[in-house]
Amino acid sequence: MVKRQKVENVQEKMVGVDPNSKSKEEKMKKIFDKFDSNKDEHLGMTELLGWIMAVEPTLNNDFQRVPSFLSIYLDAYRSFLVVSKGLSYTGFTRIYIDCLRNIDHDFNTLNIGSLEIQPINTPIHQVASLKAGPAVGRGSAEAKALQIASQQLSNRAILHIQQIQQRLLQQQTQQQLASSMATNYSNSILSNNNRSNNSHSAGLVNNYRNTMQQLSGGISSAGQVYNYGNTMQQVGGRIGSTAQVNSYRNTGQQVGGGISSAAQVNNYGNTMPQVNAVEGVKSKEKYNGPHPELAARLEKEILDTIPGVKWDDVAGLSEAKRILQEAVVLPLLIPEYFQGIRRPWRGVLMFGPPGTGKTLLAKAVATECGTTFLNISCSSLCAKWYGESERLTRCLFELARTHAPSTIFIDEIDSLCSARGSATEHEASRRVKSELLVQIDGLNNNSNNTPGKSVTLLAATNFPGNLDEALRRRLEKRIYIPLPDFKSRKELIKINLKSVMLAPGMDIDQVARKTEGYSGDDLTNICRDASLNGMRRKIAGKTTDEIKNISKSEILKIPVTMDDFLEALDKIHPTVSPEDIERHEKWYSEFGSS
Ligand SMILES: Nc1ncnc2c1ncn2[C@@H]1O[C@H](COP(=O)(O)OP(=O)(O)OP(=O)(O)O)[C@@H](O)[C@H]1O
Repeated sequence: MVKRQKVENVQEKMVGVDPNSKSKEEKMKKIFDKFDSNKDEHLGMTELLGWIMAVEPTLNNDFQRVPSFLSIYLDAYRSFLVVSKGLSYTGFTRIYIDCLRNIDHDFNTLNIGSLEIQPINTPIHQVASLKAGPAVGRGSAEAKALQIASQQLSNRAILHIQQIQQRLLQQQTQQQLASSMATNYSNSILSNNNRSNNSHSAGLVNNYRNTMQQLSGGISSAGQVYNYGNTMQQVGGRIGSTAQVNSYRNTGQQVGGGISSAAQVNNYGNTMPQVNAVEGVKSKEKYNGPHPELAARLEKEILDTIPGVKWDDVAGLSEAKRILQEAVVLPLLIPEYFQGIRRPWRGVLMFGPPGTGKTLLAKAVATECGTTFLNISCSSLCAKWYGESERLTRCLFELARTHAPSTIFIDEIDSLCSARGSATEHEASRRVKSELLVQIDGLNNNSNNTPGKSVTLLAATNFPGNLDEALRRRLEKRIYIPLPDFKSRKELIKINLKSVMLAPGMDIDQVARKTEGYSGDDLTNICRDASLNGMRRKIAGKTTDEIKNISKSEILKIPVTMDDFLEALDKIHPTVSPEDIERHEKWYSEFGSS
C-alpha cells in the first residue's frame, strides 16, 4: 500500500482511539505518551524497531522493511499530535532526540562501530535546545527543524538496520558457509567431472575448477569467507546442476539462432565464468564519479549485494519471471548477442495491486543474476536542499555503473514521477523527474555500455495511471503483476508452510480455493496467523511461568490444522478491491507490454 494511505489509516484510527483498546495504535500512543509524561524515559532505536516488527504482522519479520513503517508511524503520530494537541511537539521532539542518541548507544552495544556524530548546531541540536512547553507560536521553525531531523533519523534508521542485518548474516554464514563451501566445492568438481565424461568442454571444467581453487585458496578473513561463500553459492546455483547448464546452453542455442558447433557451445559456456568474474570484483570497484560524499551516503543506504531471494521463493508469476530473465539474465550470459537492435530492455516497470510480489521479484532478479542491487525508495532521492535531489539521482546511476552489472530498483516510482505539469507538481520533483529521464536515456545509449556491465532499471508502482508519460515510454517493458491465481496460491501456501508441520487432513487445495481475491501478502498473513494458532491454544489460560516451562520441542511439534486456516480466514480479509483490479487491468490493456 502507498505510504500516505497507510498514514491516513493509522491517523484516522488513532484520533478516535478507545482507551481500553489493545490495538497497535493504542499501544503506540501509550509508548509515545511516555515521552510527554516522563522526561527521563527514553526509547532505544532497537526497541522501537523491534516493537514495530511485533505489532506490524505484514512486515513478516523482514527487518529491511521496518524503516518505511517507522516513518509511517512517526508521521501518523505527528499528525495525531497536530490534530489532538494543537502542535505540541514536546514528546515528539524527545522521541527524535532520544532515537538519535540511542542509535549511537545501540551501535556500541551491538559492537557495530559508531556513526559519525552530528556536528553541533545541526537542526536536531536546535530542536534539542528548544525548551519543553507549549509549542504554539513557534510551530513553523520547530516543524521545519523536526522535518529535517525526521529525514536524518530515517536515513540513520535504514543504515542502522542494514548494519545489524549485515552483521547477523555474517555471523550466521561464517560458520555455515565454511562447511557448505567445502561441500559445494566438491559437488561442483564432481558434477564438472561428470560433465567432462560427456566431453562437453574440458576447458570449461578447468575454468570452473580454477575458480573454485582460487576461491578456496584466497580466503583469509571472515568477510571474505562470506563474500566468497556467496559467490560459491551463485556459482553452485548457476552451474551446479547439469540440467541447468544444459538449459542455459539450450537457451543460448535458441537465442543465438542455432549455435551448433562445439566451439560455439564452448564459447557460450565460457561466458559463465566470466559473469562470475564480474561478480567477484564488483564490490571492489571504487566510485570515481561526481559528488563522492553523496555517493557514499547513497551507497550506505541502498546497496544490497545479496538480497537472498531465489526464483523459487516467488510463487507463480512465470510470465513476469520470463521477461525479467530476458531483460537481465540473458544479456549477462550472452552479452555479445544483446547488442544493437537486440540491446537489452533497460527499463522494466512492474505494476499491480499491493502485496503481489513486485519487490520480491526485483530481489530475485538481483540474487539470481548476481548483480548489485540498488534498492532505492523515493524518499532517499528527495533531499531538502536545492539541487541535491538531482545530484543524488545522477550519483545513483553513476554508482550503478561503478558496480555494474547492476539493477536499480525504484519502488513506488509514481510518488517521484507523477505526470508533469499537474497542479500538485512541485518544482523540486519536476527537476528530479527531468534528471531521471536523462539518466535512463543514458542507460539506453549503446555506446556507453560495455557488454556484461549493463545497468537495468526496475521500477514498481501501484498507480501506473499516475506515471509521467515520458517515463512510461522509457520503461519499455511494462509487466502486470496480478493477484495470484489458484495454482500460484497453492504454490505460495506451500512456500509459506515449508518449515511447519501440517496435520493430517490439512487440505492446501481447499485453502487455495477459498482465497480467491487475496494478494500474496494477504495469503502470507493467513499462513502466519494459522501457524500461530496451535501455540495460542497451548498457552491459553497459562501464567508466564507455566508458559516458560513448556518444552520448546513440544511447541514446535504442534501441527497446523485445517481449522487453524478456517479461523485465520474468518479474521483476515482481502486487501485489494475489485475496483483496484479493474483499474490495473484497464491500464494493462492500454499500456501493458510483455
Ligand atoms: N508471488 C509471491 N510469492 C511469494 N510470496 C509473495 C508473493 N507475493 C507476495 N508475497 C508475500 O508478500 C510480501 C509482500 O510482497 P512484496 O513486497 O513483494 O509486494 P509488492 O507487490 O512489492 O507490494 P507493494 O506494492 O505494497 O510494495 C512478501 O514479502 C511475501 O511474503
